[in-house]
Amino acid sequence: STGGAVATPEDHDVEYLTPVSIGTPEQILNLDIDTGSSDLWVFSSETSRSEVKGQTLYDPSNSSTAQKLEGYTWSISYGDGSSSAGEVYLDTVSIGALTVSSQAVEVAQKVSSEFTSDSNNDGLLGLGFGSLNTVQPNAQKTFFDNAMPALDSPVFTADLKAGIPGRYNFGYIDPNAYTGNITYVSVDDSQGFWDWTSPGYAIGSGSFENTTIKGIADTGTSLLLLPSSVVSAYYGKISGAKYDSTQAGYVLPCSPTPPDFAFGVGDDGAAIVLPGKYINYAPTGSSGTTCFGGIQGDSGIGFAIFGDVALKAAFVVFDGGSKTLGWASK
Ligand SMILES: O=C(Cc1ccccc1)Nn1cnc2ccccc21
Repeated sequence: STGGAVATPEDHDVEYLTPVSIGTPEQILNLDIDTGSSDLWVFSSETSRSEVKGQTLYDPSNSSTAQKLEGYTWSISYGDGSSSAGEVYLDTVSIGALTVSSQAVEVAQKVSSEFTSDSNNDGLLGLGFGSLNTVQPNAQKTFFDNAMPALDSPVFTADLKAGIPGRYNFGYIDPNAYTGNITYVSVDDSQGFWDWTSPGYAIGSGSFENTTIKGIADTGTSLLLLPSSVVSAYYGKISGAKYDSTQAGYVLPCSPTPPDFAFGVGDDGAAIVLPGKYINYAPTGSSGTTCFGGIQGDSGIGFAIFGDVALKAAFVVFDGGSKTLGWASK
């Protein structure tokens, strides 16, 4: 089997939302597919009303295939401080033509303000490794883990784009979605993430800097978070760029377009190039002269995060069979 669906960017490509069908008859929710976590949770009829602002709610009582997992609960908090918690049902979940008949659907009873104010986001669909799932007393499998045995190939791909819809596909690699070769690198799944090591980077037309950058491929993170040495080298090339403590990050003049940023993949010289305009993440004020940087530091996290700013420059294969990541330009 195979499947897939569109991934539509929200403002500034802060996140990408994908329609997911849940239950019988189907209830379609727009979920943030997140390779940085492993819970599938949704806004629901059980979510406290004061914490709902426009989201579509999954109502298990309207699904003939919903089965409550009595006594099961979940509670998650993300690196950015947001959180949610609730109870658990099993139900039928589909992404395009791909259906998992007994998927753990975690219904939110509480969500933090970041989720309440994100009115188009109806929940998350985690595609990290199973060890990150928060369901108690027994952890539940991700949609990908449940689907994998039936997939033509044990993979899913992320083809996110700047400002326009891209796609997540399951079970196959679309040869028309990328250019050149796919370079595969090993993944360390010991922390539950798609954790890999880049050999270094280049700024603009500059020479390649060989420096090990270990980090995660995380569709649920908006920005590209890198070691401070790399970040200060990049912004050091841009007149007027500075660290702004009120914005809690590097800011830069939106014009002229900043230099491209490339990160290495594998040991054969392959690289993914981020066009400089991707680093103009969003204007910081109404004048539009100063932009918040799409590359920021990873201090305090313990690893780099290749979030949407990086991923949208690539076609990425998440291979659950070999536990490798494939990177290609497009
Ligand atoms: O939380 C983060 C980014 C982050 C910030 C600081 C430290 C570590 C990581 N990403 N993320 C990944 N999946 C998410 C889901 C919701 C919110 C944020 C999410």
